[in-house]
Amino acid sequence: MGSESTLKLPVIDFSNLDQKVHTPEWDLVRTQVLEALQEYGCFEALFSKVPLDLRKALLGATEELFDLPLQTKLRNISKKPYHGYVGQYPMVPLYESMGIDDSNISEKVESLSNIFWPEGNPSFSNSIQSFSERLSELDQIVRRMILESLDLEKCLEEHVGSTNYLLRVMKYKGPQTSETKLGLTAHTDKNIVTILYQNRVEGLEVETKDGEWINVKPSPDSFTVMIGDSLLAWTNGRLHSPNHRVMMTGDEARYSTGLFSIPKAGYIIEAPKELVDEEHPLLFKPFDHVQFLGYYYTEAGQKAKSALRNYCGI
Ligand SMILES: O=C(O)CCC(=O)C(=O)O
Ligand SMILES: [Fe+2]
Repeated sequence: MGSESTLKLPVIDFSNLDQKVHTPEWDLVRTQVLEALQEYGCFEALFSKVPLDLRKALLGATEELFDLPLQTKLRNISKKPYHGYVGQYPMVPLYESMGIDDSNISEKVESLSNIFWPEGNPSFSNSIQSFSERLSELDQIVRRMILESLDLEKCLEEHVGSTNYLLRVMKYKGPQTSETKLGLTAHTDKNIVTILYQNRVEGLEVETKDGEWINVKPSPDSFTVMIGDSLLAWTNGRLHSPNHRVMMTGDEARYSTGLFSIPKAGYIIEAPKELVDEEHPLLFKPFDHVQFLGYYYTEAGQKAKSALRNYCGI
């Protein structure tokens, strides 16, 4: 299953940054972010604005959710793939996930939580909402840095306004063997930016441009930031969106969460004209993310080496 790699993702420290104050430190971190995203499409982020007790509460809420009876979990039905409850898939029997749309908005989280706990579960809702809201700041810092680096600061408001947040919480059962088993099939994310957090059970692997798999070993304080295909397309290929998968071994369950910034339905993703010239011809036709997802989940989309290129590559 690919060669053992000693490569490591770059680690970038966001702890002392403030979006409102432009400092030399900001510029330094911005350079690190751009380099990491061009080369790996991914990095490990230290971000102190999500305190340890909140991270613990989030993992606790995740466990509590997956401990519910299957019939209860199945109540979260969504028209969009991977936004509702997913489990019992023969291809990935260890994997289970629950999507929480608009997880940074209290009323939305409460109404979903009421489906599972009709008597209410404020500690669950608060942990999910508060974690998402605080972590969304990291999503916005990263996007600001990308746009600044491309001299496209003027697009920032529209860029951030064109997306919603989905928090997906995930559980991977331990396969109860020392053999390595597939937890989640290799894929690229289809959204804008993904920020992952996990318990101490490792398993995430990210592929480099040369085809080596990096075992991601985040410290308990860090998040993994990753670029999705929609941002790759918007930047006209300036950033990389990495292939990644989850491989599991041993007895312990892995709990992870992903905060996904996702383009709103109807918003057309199109590289700004400033990023298109003779040296950088337009790579992708303008597209709607929801329609692209529709293609991705067809048989052809699932078989494609790059669903994005097949769908709208020029
Ligand atoms: O569980 C993880 O760390 C990765 C999950 C993932 O890649 C995804 O949900 O797209
Ligand atoms: Fe992913």
